[in-house]
Amino acid sequence: MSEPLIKTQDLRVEFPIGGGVFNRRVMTAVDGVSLEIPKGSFFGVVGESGSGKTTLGRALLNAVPIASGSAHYDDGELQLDLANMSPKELKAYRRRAQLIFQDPYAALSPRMTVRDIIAEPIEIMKLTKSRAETDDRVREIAAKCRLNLEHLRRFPHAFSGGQRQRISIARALACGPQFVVADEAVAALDVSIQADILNLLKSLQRDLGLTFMFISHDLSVVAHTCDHVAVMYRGKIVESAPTRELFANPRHAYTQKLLSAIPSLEIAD
Ligand SMILES: Nc1ncnc2c1ncn2[C@@H]1O[C@H](COP(=O)(O)OP(=O)(O)OP(=O)(O)O)[C@@H](O)[C@H]1O
Repeated sequence: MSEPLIKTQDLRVEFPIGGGVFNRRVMTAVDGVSLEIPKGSFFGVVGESGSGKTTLGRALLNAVPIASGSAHYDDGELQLDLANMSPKELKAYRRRAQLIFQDPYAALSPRMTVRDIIAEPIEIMKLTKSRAETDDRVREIAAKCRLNLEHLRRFPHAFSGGQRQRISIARALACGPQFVVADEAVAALDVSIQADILNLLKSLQRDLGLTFMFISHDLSVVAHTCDHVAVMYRGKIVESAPTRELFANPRHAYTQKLLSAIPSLEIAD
């Protein structure tokens, strides 16, 4: 197994519950998670609704505060303590870690052209020196995401869910990230389109050497796509193993229960 890109130790994320100034009650959404996401892997996180998958992904993207424990990022060039970043480090991490959302209908501004949607993160992060350079970059990433370049002038409402998700993926990859969290990235799509998007993500992972954290409640999608799977249950990772191993020999009762709900599985090589 290659070196970890992300490594957490006893990671905890808490949310306050109830109101009131003196109320200190919290709910622990991520409860002592220790994991290693190998560089270049397609790392699945599976579990029922409310098990903490999204919160774990958001904590690794620095979108929710880490209450305790540690999380480290190391891509060989940049090493970061995700729980303690300076503004400069945070800026560097924003470029390297990106999110692909679940809902391609809600994620894209209806008032921006596809070109502008993909260009926005490049412009915000000042990665290019001219509009022409930005355009070149937009075209390059759009082509990688198998978008028709003629469509860059159009608005997102003109497109189907699958096409919109390609636009979201292109936007997430525009700034050249290393680590991508895909949170239920195909759940909102028709089954016939899901395979297209999964194949696209896999080929982007290989071509660009990306590391994916692929969050899903759908075990068959995870079995088909991921090379490693972590199973979450009530904020904890109850089992984590290479996909084949996990599905051939589920150790935890919860994993066994999840598996028994699916009659037959095709597992990725
Ligand atoms: N901002 C928040 N404030 C308070 N509680 C939250 C917040 N975000 C998540 N939670 C709670 O944390 C727990 C874990 O939620 P999370 O969304 O991470 O789970 P999940 O496994 O991703 O579920 P789903 O598949 O439904 O999104 C849930 O009980 C949820 O209600």
